[in-house]
Amino acid sequence: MAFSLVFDLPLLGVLPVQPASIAVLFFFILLSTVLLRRLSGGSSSSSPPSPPRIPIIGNLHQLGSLPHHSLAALSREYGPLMLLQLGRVPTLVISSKEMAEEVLKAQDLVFASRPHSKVVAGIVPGGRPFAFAPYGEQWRQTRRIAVVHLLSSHRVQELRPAREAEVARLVRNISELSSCPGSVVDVSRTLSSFTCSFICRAALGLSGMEEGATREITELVAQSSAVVGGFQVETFFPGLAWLGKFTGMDARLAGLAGRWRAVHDRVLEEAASRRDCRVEERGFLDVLLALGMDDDTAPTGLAPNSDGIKTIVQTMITAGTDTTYSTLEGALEELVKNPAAMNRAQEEVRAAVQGRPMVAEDDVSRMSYLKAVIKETLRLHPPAPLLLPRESMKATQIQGYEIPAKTRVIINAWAIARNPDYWPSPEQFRPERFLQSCIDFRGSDFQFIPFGAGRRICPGINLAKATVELALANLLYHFDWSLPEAMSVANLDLGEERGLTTRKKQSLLLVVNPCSCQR
Ligand code: HEM
Repeated sequence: MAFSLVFDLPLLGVLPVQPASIAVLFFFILLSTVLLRRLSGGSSSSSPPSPPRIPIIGNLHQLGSLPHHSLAALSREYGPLMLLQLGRVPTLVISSKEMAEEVLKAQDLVFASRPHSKVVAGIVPGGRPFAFAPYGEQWRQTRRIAVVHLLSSHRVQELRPAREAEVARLVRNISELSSCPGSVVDVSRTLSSFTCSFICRAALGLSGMEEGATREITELVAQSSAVVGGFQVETFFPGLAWLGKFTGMDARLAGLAGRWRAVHDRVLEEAASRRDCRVEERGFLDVLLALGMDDDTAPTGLAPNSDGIKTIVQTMITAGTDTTYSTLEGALEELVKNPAAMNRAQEEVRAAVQGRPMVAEDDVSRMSYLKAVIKETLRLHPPAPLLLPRESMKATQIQGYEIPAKTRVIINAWAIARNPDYWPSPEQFRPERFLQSCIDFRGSDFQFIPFGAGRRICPGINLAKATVELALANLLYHFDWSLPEAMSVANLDLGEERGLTTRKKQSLLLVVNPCSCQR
């Protein structure tokens, strides 16, 4: 509409030149100036700065193939609080620690909701999402169950035997794959299958999950993440959701939902047959089933076989797998590229363990450099670079700018963690920067928020931390890692896929040798 008015302006040339027509001309010039400003700047003076927009699609073309990169570049021009029009969806983009603190702390409640996602609702049982749920009673109850009963420090400790067993299996697998000197190992594939096995074990409590089941779930997680993180027309044009019938998207979602249903049916049946398993063998599913039986907690919608239970389990598996895997892969990639950091980390681990067969969790508390390596990896490569989208629940103001209700909010954690104002030499991998610093990723240092912050902060931090620390310490303890002969640090570029979580385009292939200290 606005577009056609602007292009109709030349018709004014045929008006007779009279005072009335001068007034009309003046009115049209004024109108066209406003319209042109809307087209090129797009917003009123009380809206945050915006890049120029194209009719219909707005700023959609500026998202690029890797939105965290493109948005970082745009924010350098338009500032840390920027309003984009992505199709039909007004979207606020946050790119500084000050603005992140405003949204995630000062106005946390206003921004504690998430936009509806047809894709997520299509995959989760009963269309009841958890990680993508709107703020409300259902989300609050689910979150409380997750935080108190599944992911508390106490539960993470109870999962220790499962974690140690899966890490031991990972070490055995890599030892087999590297049995010939100089063997090249597909590190990405090995780590991905380790994380999926462990998270499935934590979620489903299957002490010896058969290989076939893990493979099916690994595939399902990858396909679900690809579809949720992919470009969906209805995300930006909600009125076009019906197109899914014709593009094949609806059928794809129904297919994924059906495969998840089959997994749920199978694991629920198995869980029912092992009601009295030992505490350390219990997964989230066993805990949830027990809560559903309990008179005090049953009203929370956790009846056995309910969609509530299945959704929590499915969310834990999908939210925990790719994120944990990509942190481990990123750490190894950076260490191989930075031999001095690799040597220092290995020396620390090997000195602490002193020839014992495996690194134990108690050893890790003495490994400050290893922890700094993990923080530096999460700084440079946050697995969810734009966190998960938020949505304003009511109209509000930030720095005097008007933010209407139902504005989508994207927080560019990746850009914030590479901002030279907060991080000297931000592009360099320097774990040392964390040794003398108390900056942590628990949501109170807004220059470093790989797990988000506020009410919707990741509830899996403790589990992720324990898993990554133990696995990485053992990988550094048991093996020496280097690049294959044909590759050099300069040409090691695995590329990035577009998605909610960063997946590399290519696998990390490394030469693995058993550590000389083990021989
Ligand atoms: C290195 C590993 C991980 C990273 C970097 C990570 C990161 C994130 C981020 C950025 C969010 C969104 C936070 C926000 O909106 O402020 C999130 C949410 C979430 N994460 Fe994680 N995560 C990791 C591991 C895990 C694990 C292991 C689990 C559970 C098994 C988990 C479960 C969840 C859930 C359930 C949510 C949704 C919370 C809500 O909306 O209330 N995450 N995570």
